[in-house]
Amino acid sequence: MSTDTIEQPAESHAFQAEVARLLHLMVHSVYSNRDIFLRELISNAADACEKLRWLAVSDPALNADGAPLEIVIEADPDGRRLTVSDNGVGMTRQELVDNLGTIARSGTRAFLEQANAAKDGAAGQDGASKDGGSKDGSRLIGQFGVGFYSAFMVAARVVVTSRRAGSDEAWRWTSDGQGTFDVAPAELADAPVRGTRIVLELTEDAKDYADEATVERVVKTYSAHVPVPIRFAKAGEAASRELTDGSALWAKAKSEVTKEEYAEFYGNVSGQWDEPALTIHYRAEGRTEYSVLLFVPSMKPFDLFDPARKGRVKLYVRRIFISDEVEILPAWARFVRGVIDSEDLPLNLSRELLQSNPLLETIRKGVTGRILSELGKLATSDTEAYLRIWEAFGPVIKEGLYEDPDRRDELFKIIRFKSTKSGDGWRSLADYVADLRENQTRIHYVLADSPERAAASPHLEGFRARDVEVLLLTDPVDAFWVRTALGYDGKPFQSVTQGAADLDAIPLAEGAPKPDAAAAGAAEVAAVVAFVKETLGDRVADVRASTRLAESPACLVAPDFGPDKEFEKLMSRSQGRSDFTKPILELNPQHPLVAAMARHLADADRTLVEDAGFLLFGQARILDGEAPDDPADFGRRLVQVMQKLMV
Ligand SMILES: Nc1ncnc2c1ncn2[C@@H]1O[C@H](COP(=O)(O)OP(=O)(O)OP(=O)(O)O)[C@@H](O)[C@H]1O
Repeated sequence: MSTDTIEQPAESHAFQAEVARLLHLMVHSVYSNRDIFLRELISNAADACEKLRWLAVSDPALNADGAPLEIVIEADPDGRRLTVSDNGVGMTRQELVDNLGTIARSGTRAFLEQANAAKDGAAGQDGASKDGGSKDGSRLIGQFGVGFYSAFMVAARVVVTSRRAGSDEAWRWTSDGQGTFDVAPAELADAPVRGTRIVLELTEDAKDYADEATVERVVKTYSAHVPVPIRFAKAGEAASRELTDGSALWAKAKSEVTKEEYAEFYGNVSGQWDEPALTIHYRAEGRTEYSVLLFVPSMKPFDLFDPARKGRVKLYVRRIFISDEVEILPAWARFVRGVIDSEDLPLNLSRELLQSNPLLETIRKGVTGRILSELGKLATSDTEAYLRIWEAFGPVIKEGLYEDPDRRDELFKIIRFKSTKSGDGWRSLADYVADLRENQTRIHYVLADSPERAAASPHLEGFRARDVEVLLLTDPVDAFWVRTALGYDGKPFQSVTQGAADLDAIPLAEGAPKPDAAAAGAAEVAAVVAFVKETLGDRVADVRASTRLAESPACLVAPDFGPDKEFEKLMSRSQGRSDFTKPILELNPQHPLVAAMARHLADADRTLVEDAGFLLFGQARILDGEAPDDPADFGRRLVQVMQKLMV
């Protein structure tokens, strides 16, 4: 490189606006655990080494020096400096600008959004927005991998010198984290042969991080199992000693790994810092061999409901990191984190070719089956722990019921429900079927947008009177799987708002109100039904007497073979459709109002019965969360009836 270039003045750049906000948040996070900056830098350094290892498979010249890949941490207590170096892939000038001046990662962006939301919330409550934001920000920092910028929690200035593998240029990035950074060429003699060196000029209150004991403690706590060895050196001394050996934790036998080691590895592999709720570690032998170390988080990852529905399991081939973008697990298991290391997959395939490799399909099948069986085991051995997983990921697991029909039966074993009998707990389909009532042949459910609204639905009255359990399905995904699932244990699923309820055959429960002697007789009910049907005309598909109701006079149901009403509503919201199938109005033959209507049918002026028909139709719509189809007409008739009563 010519000296001209070296003397080229440093270029100043402003941080992306979001980075500036993030830096401010970090630096003011006085309550946060500052140790994590080292974990973040080590994690980046390890990624850079793994990237190089992979690139060198197709271009061995990239690490022709043959030096083992490693991370070196050098401490200089007198100069109050800490240096983290790696001989990984390094960065070009453009990469320095792009990667260290921009929020590259969606996780970091999600972190900021949540931190800001927390800050706004705090400001709303007590007006102390800055303080509130800092405290919540610090709590959040513990949950997300926030990356390189965390260096500014401990450093007044950060100098990054990097040389991209295969390049004959080196560049230096410098910033005090106050809104701008400089990038300038660096002398090759003063740069790593390959890779990145990050020098932190520590602030006075962070000077402990230049102590050997502190560095050792932090590395062993947070980074003991990153898959690249970490060495420690004192400033000015050539000798270094090994802090961690970079061996793959997943390749060890289960009996040799402690709970703490699993937790630390989980943090590094997932970028989340909650406790794993379930750890699955095994080695598959036989036709294809692979090691699996997977975790089910205890907290929802930020991107759980991201439309891309991508998983993040890392694929290794013979200890070489290949990608975390290969889809190994089905989308319904996208919350699972960890590593799968194959002995047999070829190393130098593109991601697309890997994706369609039959060996990968075998691995996918094996691992998915294992996840299901481990979840099933946990559900019986430690119900409480399982339910915590269910509460966090249930709606996602249920996506498998319609996307992964081959595994539906296995999934049914681990799915849990709220029902009219669950109280604060959860019910399984096996529980439901074990408690079927005499002559009950179906599994009944109600779709609604909240458990409260589901439980308040008049459609449930007849079921309650017969002590028939009804599943309360309140996740949007429920409306989809329940339409395609054929049934469980030979019992079809049926919505309480759908078709004839078939409740007659099921005896009334003890203590249920007995049929009212004062109720209208069958002929009178038939007359009311016929009159209301004629009155409502084509507003409804039909009017009929119901066994579904106990206390309410009327409700709306869907035709026998039509889609459930809640499902239609969902479709209308998501696709702007309004071509609903017409509902059926069911009247409760036991209700005194129906008997009264029958009496008034004999009147010369039947407007009162007509009004009652329209009002029942309108109020049934209101109970379903809709407006009466003609609100002005509904209001007029209501006033009319009240006037008649009060004069
Ligand atoms: N030591 C390094 N060697 C090579 N590239 C690096 C190094 N450190 C950081 N980078 C680059 O800078 C980018 C931004 O780093 P940063 O730590 O902020 O986010 P991230 O690594 O993408 O996410 P996270 O660290 O939170 O998992 C990285 O994705 C990587 O491309």
